[in-house]
Amino acid sequence: MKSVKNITIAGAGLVGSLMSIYLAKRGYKVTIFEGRKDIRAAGKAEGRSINLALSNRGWLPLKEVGLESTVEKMVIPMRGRMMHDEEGFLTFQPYGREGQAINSISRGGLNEVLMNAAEKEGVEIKFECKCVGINFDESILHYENAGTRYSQKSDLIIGADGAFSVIRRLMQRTDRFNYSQHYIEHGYKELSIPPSANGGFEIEKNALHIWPRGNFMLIALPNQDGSFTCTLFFPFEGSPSFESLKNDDQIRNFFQKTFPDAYNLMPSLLKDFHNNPTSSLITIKSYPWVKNRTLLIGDASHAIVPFYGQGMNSGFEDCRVLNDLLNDYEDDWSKVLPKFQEQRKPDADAISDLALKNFIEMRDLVGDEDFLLRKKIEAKIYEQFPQKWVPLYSMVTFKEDIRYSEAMKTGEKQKAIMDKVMAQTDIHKNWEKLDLKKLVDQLQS
Ligand SMILES: Cc1cc2nc3c(=O)[nH]c(=O)nc-3n(C[C@H](O)[C@H](O)[C@H](O)COP(=O)(O)OP(=O)(O)OC[C@H]3O[C@@H](n4cnc5c(N)ncnc54)[C@H](O)[C@@H]3O)c2cc1C
Ligand SMILES: NC(=O)C1=CN([C@@H]2O[C@H](COP(=O)(O)OP(=O)(O)OC[C@H]3O[C@@H](n4cnc5c(N)ncnc54)[C@H](OP(=O)(O)O)[C@@H]3O)[C@@H](O)[C@H]2O)C=CC1
Ligand SMILES: Nc1ccccc1C(=O)C[C@H](N)C(=O)O
Repeated sequence: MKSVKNITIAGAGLVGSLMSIYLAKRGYKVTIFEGRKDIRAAGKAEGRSINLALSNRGWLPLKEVGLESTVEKMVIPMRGRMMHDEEGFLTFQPYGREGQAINSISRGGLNEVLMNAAEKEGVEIKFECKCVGINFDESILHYENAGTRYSQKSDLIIGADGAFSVIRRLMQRTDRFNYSQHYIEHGYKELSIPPSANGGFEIEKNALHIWPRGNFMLIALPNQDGSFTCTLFFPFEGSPSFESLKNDDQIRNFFQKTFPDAYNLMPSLLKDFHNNPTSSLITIKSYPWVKNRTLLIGDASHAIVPFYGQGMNSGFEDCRVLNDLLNDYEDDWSKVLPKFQEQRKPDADAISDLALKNFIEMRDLVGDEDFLLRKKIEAKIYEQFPQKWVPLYSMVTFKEDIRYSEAMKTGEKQKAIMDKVMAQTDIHKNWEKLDLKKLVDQLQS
């Protein structure tokens, strides 16, 4: 592949902006075409969730591009899950070991930091420029601004235009491109718990709150202003469902009965419920991610359901892996592009499946005694044998040196061992007498 100097990126979202920083630092001339208005001028980000959970796989690339100290000031560490039962009783389950946490951060705030840093590195971001077409043979991107169509030729095009990527849609019409999409039966709606009268947090600040209710759940992540953004993950149809809550009385009664402690903290429930959209949740898989000199990254190539809090984190990891390969192959893109997709595809597939499973864990299992004991036993093994048994959640969330695909495989082995442990009679009484070394040896064998 002839030398690459000019790179065009579609989408100045979280992943496109971060990728542009890496590339500008390597000396490439990068231009991003973003379909939406500049959120820094508009004062408000559109679409998706208001806040996100940032964990180690996302931190590492932010550190590499020099944004650690800026982002550190923006996060609220969440050290574990705080489960709320129907009576309002609380149970806390730590995410990892002492000092480990996932971090709540504003999506818009993080996107602004990334765009500012990109521009500082010399990246040009052209807003309200929507990509509408592509010539894969000649690396020409067609875009529209204010009703007029323009073209941009470059040496390489990167599609970072999100789950409903236009670049991917155009790739779908090329030969031997595989694609699948699946909407789950649940949608989501964002609601809010405002700060207390003195500007503090109404519920524990350093936790991700979950109201698990079997087939559905409410969650809440803290914001810097003392508020919480709550998300109701709920079936579209059936009883209860978004469809079954038709009027104010039904909404109020349902919340009062199902989430009584949260209900008391949600003065704008009815307004939020009516005004905020009911959004859908989708898993998208595609392959290959490379067509000639065009590459897909982030949600454009692999959109996952949000239940592991790993969509952005995995997209940031895409950027880091691509940058590492550019180091390894001295910017020879003819080697880097095929290597990148071969290496990343199994990892993207793994986190996609794990994310679907984590919904069942969050909405149902976290309220189950057996499940909580299983987690407690695994935490004890981890404490005693930190090099030999790292629980699946910790591998995914805190061990950025373990690939998602590897974590998933090890997690399956751990599950088989733990299934047998949990099947023992009187395990709730006798768990402290378990021979943990024997369990670790089984995993190693
Ligand atoms: C409810 C919810 C909660 C989530 N929570 C988490 C979480 O806690 N942790 C986590 O890691 N992940 C989370 N995610 C996933 C995360 O939001 C995505 O993985 C992440 O935003 C992907 O970044 P991206 O840059 O690839 O895509 P996006 O963030 O979607 O950015 C794409 C950009 O491309 C632009 N664009 C689109 N089409 C065009 C076009 N034709 N031309 C030009 N520009 C275009 C868009 O305007 C946008 O700016 C969550 C997702 C959802 C839906
Ligand atoms: N993994 C997941 O589960 C994800 C879920 N979502 C959800 O999908 C929706 C889009 O989110 P977001 O991109 O932030 O914001 P928007 O809802 O503003 O969508 C942005 C653009 O994406 C295109 N688009 C949106 N929905 C669809 C669709 N179903 N099929 C094809 N194209 C579509 C539209 O482009 P155009 O106008 O050109 O048609 C739209 O203007 C939201 O409901 C969001 O919650 C989003 C991303 C990931
Ligand atoms: N950010 C999210 C958005 C939506 C749903 C879940 C999350 C999570 O982060 C869940 C967390 N990883 C957990 O397992 O408790």
